[in-house]
Amino acid sequence: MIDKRPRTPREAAAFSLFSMQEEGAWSDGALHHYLARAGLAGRDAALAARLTYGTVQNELLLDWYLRQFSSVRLKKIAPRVLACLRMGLYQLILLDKIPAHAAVSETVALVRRYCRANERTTSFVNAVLRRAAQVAEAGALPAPDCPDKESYYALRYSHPEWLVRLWSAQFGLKTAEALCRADNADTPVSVRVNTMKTTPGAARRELEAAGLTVTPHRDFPEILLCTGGDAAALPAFAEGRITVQDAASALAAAVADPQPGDAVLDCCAAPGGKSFVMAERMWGKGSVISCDIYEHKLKRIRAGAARLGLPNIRTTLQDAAAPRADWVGTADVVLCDVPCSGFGIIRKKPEIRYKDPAGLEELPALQAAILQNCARYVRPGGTLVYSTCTILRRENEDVVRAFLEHNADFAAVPWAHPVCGARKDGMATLLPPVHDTDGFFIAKLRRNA
Ligand SMILES: C[S@@+](CC[C@H](N)C(=O)[O-])C[C@H]1O[C@@H](n2cnc3c(N)ncnc32)[C@H](O)[C@@H]1O
Repeated sequence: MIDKRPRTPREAAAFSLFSMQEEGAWSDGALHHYLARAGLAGRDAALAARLTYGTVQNELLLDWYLRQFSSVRLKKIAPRVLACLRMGLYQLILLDKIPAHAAVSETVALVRRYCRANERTTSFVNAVLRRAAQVAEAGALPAPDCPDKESYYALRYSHPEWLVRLWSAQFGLKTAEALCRADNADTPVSVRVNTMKTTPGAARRELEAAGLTVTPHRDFPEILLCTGGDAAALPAFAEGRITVQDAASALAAAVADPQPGDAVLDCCAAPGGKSFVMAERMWGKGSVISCDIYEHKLKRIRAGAARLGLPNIRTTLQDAAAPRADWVGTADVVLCDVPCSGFGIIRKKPEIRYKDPAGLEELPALQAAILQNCARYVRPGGTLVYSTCTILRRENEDVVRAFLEHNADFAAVPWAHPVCGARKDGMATLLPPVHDTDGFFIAKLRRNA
């Protein structure tokens, strides 16, 4: 992390972008860190967040515009200078409340202070942004000329073209565009109410009294969608009455439907969101074994369970793809919330879209190996749930269908929930613009008794 203390929203946003480039930080983690370092809250924090997320969400489009105004090839521009240029251009052409002179002069000041820039570089940044401001002011911004709709949406919403084409083939062009648009929209923070400690109504009143605007999820009353403040900084969070969790994630655990007294195995559990839902639904009776392959992540599960007051969660370091003879046939419920490409949560972590697709090719094989191995832990008549936070068929339906083909002792179980209606084949793909949730996949299977 950059060691300096930012003083303004623009500095907090710029430091967050630098930290992403230089240290591989996540946008939300970096922003949270620098907002805290700067002591920014309210409108200032909201501006820093908009600048950080907006710049990442629109990176490909901003680069396209920069190429129209820059005499220097983008590859030749120092990374910090490029980050500042993107953020300045974002304010000039995609935000409407920031005066152009402020966007230009503040960007030049950032470059001068934090990019080890000489006079030539600051003059270059000034010239590029002033030119862009003039053209934007005259309503004469150039329009991208793309060969087809997929490539246009890819540029317009800054998504990789291969992903837009895949979504278009899978869901149709209209839904592919809606997915891209939803990924760039302002998303409220979703919190889930811990019904062992409070009720949705009381939690809502508590959050509203703290100044947040709260809307219950239309189909999931324990989920409250919050704007206008940091719910995780409130006593309601510290004292375990709420936790930050999306409706889709809570739904995966609800579909597993553990009962008080059950033995539950959560195979890929960190940071623990679904373990917490299941333990709460069991009212502290029975056991949830929450596993992960990383020891440091188990600590987060334990901290969350302590905060939420869940005594029946035990953590274990375990590779979900490696067999454990002592677990075979022991669990009433097994949840495989497998590692995945994460393309369902781009609206929360915008940089996920820029992942190198080559690194994703191995995922279906790993997901299949985890599902196959952990299925052995389900007792006869027990439940197996497979879930991901991606919406790519190859990591979802394809993995589950192949599993069912090779495991005649398992069958899909129909289920229904107001979020997505009746699922006769046991599977649901949730889409942000359709279900008002993260993009997610849930499949419920049962082992023959
Ligand atoms: C999608 S996240 C799980 C989210 C979690 N279920 C929740 O609701 O908070 C996937 C998790 O699987 C873990 N993981 C990756 N490979 C694994 C493996 N082979 N065995 C067990 N856990 C693994 C990752 O460390 C990560 O924490």
